[in-house]
Amino acid sequence: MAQSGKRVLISAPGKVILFGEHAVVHKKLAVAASLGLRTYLHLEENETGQCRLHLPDVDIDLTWLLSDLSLSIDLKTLETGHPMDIPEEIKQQLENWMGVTTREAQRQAVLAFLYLFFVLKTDKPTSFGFSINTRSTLPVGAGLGSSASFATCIATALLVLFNHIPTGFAQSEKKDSYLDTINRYAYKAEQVIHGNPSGLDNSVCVFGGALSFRRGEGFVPLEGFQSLQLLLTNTKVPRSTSALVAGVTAKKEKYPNVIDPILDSIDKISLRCCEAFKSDSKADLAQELEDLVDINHCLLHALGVSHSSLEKVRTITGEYGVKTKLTGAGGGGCALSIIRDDVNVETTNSVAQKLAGEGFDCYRTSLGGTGVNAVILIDDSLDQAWLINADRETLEAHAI
Ligand SMILES: Nc1ncnc2c1ncn2[C@@H]1O[C@H](COP(=O)(O)OP(=O)(O)OP(=O)(O)O)[C@@H](O)[C@H]1O
Ligand SMILES: C[C@@](O)(CCO)CC(=O)[O-]
Repeated sequence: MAQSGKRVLISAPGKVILFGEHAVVHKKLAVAASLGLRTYLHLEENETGQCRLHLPDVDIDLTWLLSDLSLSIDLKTLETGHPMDIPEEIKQQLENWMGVTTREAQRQAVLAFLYLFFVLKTDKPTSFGFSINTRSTLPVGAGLGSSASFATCIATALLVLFNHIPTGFAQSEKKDSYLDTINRYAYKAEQVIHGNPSGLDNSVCVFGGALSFRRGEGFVPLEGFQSLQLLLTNTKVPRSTSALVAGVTAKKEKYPNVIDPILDSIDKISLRCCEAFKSDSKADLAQELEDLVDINHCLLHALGVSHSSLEKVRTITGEYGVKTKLTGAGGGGCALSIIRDDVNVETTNSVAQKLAGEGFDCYRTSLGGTGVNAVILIDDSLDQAWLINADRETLEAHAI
């Protein structure tokens, strides 16, 4: 295959929501941080006249002739509304390029790519082609922001490919403005994937660090943030973020007097967390975060987004005095447990072993690292096969 032009490795972190999931959709405050686990995207420009989209995490490998990829209406002219508020005729045309993508996870990923492609593409010579290959060390659809991390990588790749931002955006003086652009398009892809996202997840994946976020107002870096020891447990129970978000919204509409105070309490929990990080005493911080974790989980349970598997994680960790809440959309997916500094390694290992014995996956990973990044590939050995086969440490060494 002929090669020329850009070769770039892009990566974006996942996220963990400490407090405020679901409530944040309804303009309440949330607190979240980026994770050490990331999605990696290998972008290569070539002269094949084709576009290859290879997403092995969701079993997608599609190739289109770029000359075939055209729509009867220019999507750029419809860019202001919700991405899926487009004429049926256009939806049908997008549908025709989806190939044999039958699973919801596949459909959402391909649709997000196609939407951004049509919004961002610019005129190129007929020989112009490219391939996109992604691989994530995040569990897909488990509450750790895999969709926002994927959306951030795809948005960045297409913005770089069509020269809307430079490949070296992360080192540029105009970095903040480029990150805002990436965030805007990552949000659009998130809207394609799950309907009514708050914008919290993509903001964490793009900007990294730890932050508080309110829909409509954006984010503020978390003052006094210190990385916490967390244990993340993936129950591996599949669930749909869009369905869970819609479920809470329906409850709020049916029982506003009951649900609104719950959402207000969650807002106060996030506020209290922001205050706690400013405190000088680490022991007080840990104690307070543990209390807030417990209360927030119970409120989420009341909203109907817990699951028996998540309650099991809480029971097991509770036996060791470790506090746990669901994180992300819930309904299965992941739980986070706060590991205080005075909890010894043996205890943490015992908890993790007991959880693994129940068939759950446990992750210990750092919080608050770099947001989206891109490196120009000069070494030919860092090709797409390398991306697929490299272990996590090797990937992380090249991406940050
Ligand atoms: N590595 C990936 N490759 C391709 N598509 C992905 C990848 N990761 C996530 N996606 C897309 O995102 C969807 C998962 O989004 P979803 O919001 O349900 O999960 P999440 O982001 O992991 O959880 P949460 O929103 O609770 O943090 C998948 O169904 C798929 O369409
Ligand atoms: C459940 C939710 O609050 C977090 C999902 O990670 C949805 C959102 O904020 O878009």
